[in-house]
This record gives sequence, C-alpha cells and structure tokens, in this order.
Amino acid sequence: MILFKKYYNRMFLNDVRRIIEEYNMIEDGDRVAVGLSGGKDSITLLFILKLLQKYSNKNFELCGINIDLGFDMDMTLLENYCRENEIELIIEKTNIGEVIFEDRKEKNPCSLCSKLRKGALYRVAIANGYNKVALGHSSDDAIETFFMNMLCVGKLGTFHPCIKFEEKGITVIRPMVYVKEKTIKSIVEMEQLPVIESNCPVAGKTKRQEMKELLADMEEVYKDLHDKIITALQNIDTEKMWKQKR
Ligand SMILES: Nc1ncnc2c1ncn2[C@@H]1O[C@H](COP(=O)(O)OP(=O)(O)OP(=O)(O)O)[C@@H](O)[C@H]1O
Repeated sequence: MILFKKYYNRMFLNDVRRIIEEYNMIEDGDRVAVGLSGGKDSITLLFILKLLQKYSNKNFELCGINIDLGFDMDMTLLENYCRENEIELIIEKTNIGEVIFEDRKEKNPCSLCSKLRKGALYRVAIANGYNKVALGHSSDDAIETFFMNMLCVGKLGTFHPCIKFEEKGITVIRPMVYVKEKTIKSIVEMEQLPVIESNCPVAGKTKRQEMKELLADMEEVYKDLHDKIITALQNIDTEKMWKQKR
C-alpha cells in the first residue's frame, strides 16, 4: 500500500509539487494517464502521482497505460502492483516493434519508435477519456535531450515540462523534470517498485547512453554540472541569441 512518509517532501515531493504549480500541470477534475514502459522512471511517476492523489487536496483521476511494442515483455509484476494499489492499468497491444525492426529495418530506430509509441499512447488516453498524459522524464533526461539536440541535430532545446496539443485535446506533462535519476533509483529501491527489464533489441546502445557517458565524464571536472544546466535552461539570455535560420 502507498503511504506518505515525511522525508518524501525533501527527497522528491517538494520538487514535484513545485513543477506542478509552476506549470499548472494538474487541476481539479483532470484525468491523468501515466505512460508505463515497465521501466524505473515511469513506475516511480505512477507511485508519486498516486501519493499526490491520496494526500494532496487536488482532485484528479489516475490510470496507467502500457503500449506493448510486441517484444514479449512479461508485465505480471506491473499488473499486480496496479491491482494492489487500485490503479486501472490499460495494456494496448501494437506491432510497433515489428514495423521498426522487421518491416522498415530502421538504422536509427529510437526516434521512429518514440513517435509511434507516443502516438499510440495519446490515442489510447483520449479514447479512454483522459485529458492529460504524464511521462516519466527526469532532470537527467532533460539534460541528455538538450545535448542530443545540440550535438546530433544542431539545435538548442530540450522537451517542455508541460505541452498542450489543442487539436488532439491532450496535454503532456512531465512532473519529474526536477527529480534526478539517482533519486528515482533510490525511490525504486526503498519502495521496492516493480521494474521490468526491457526486451528492446537496442536497449542500452542508444545515443542517449552516449550522452550519459559524456555527461558523466564532464561531471568529473564540473561537479555541479547537473544543477548548472537545469538552471541554464531557465536562464536564457534571449538578447544574445543569434538570428534564427530555421
Ligand atoms: N511502452 C510504453 N508504454 C507507455 N509509455 C511509455 C512506453 N515507453 C515509454 N513510455 C513513457 O515515455 C517516457 C519516456 O520514455 P523513455 O523510453 O525515454 O523511457 P525512460 O526514460 O527509460 O523511462 P522508463 O524508466 O520509465 O522506461 C517513459 O518514462 C514513459 O512515461
């Protein structure tokens, strides 16, 4: 059973409440669907939002949606966790894995997979009457995406903490973008959250992994690198940005 403990506030809840307030992410009456991959980040997000649902004065509904990519992952642990905590879990079977690896034989499968997965996630959320989709991105993810955009695409920017797709009628929220990955790992361990190993053929061999390693090297020299980059994302010297070419 998910129970509030006082030290959660300093450990992660204050950061989550702060981003939710800053971007007005969750309002009374919202129906929030958490995208669940089986991984540590999204199960932690589900745990945190369930805590907030139980112990804050915000009145919102919560469910989990897993987009099954067809990699034969056993979701029993996740199903049990949701049942025990009275959280509805929707599992949507797709052939995204087959399309990417067998039909299209993609050289860079991650970007297409991410697009198709998000498309399926939004579609299932909308079809079930949810108006918000919550994704389990951490502050490390935001930094890695920033570096991937800069070094691999030639673009400055990362994902937005809260973005409304008017035409689709859905808002995507990322309530953990102030929470560090190492905190998420501690929560998973302390709360014994169920984490299901990914069967994706390219898991751990991605550009994101390369960025992680690059950032870890830089952190050896610049000890406060992480906090500095998160601050920089909110401290843009717009007057000194160059003329936009695209
Ligand atoms: N198969 C899926 N079904 C539903 N939601 C997903 C799925 N895969 C990813 N997501 C959502 O998108 C977010 C970002 O996906 P990404 O592949 O970057 O995962 P991640 O950062 O490794 O997180 P996790 O540890 O939860 O897998 C996840 O945290 C989750 O909320």
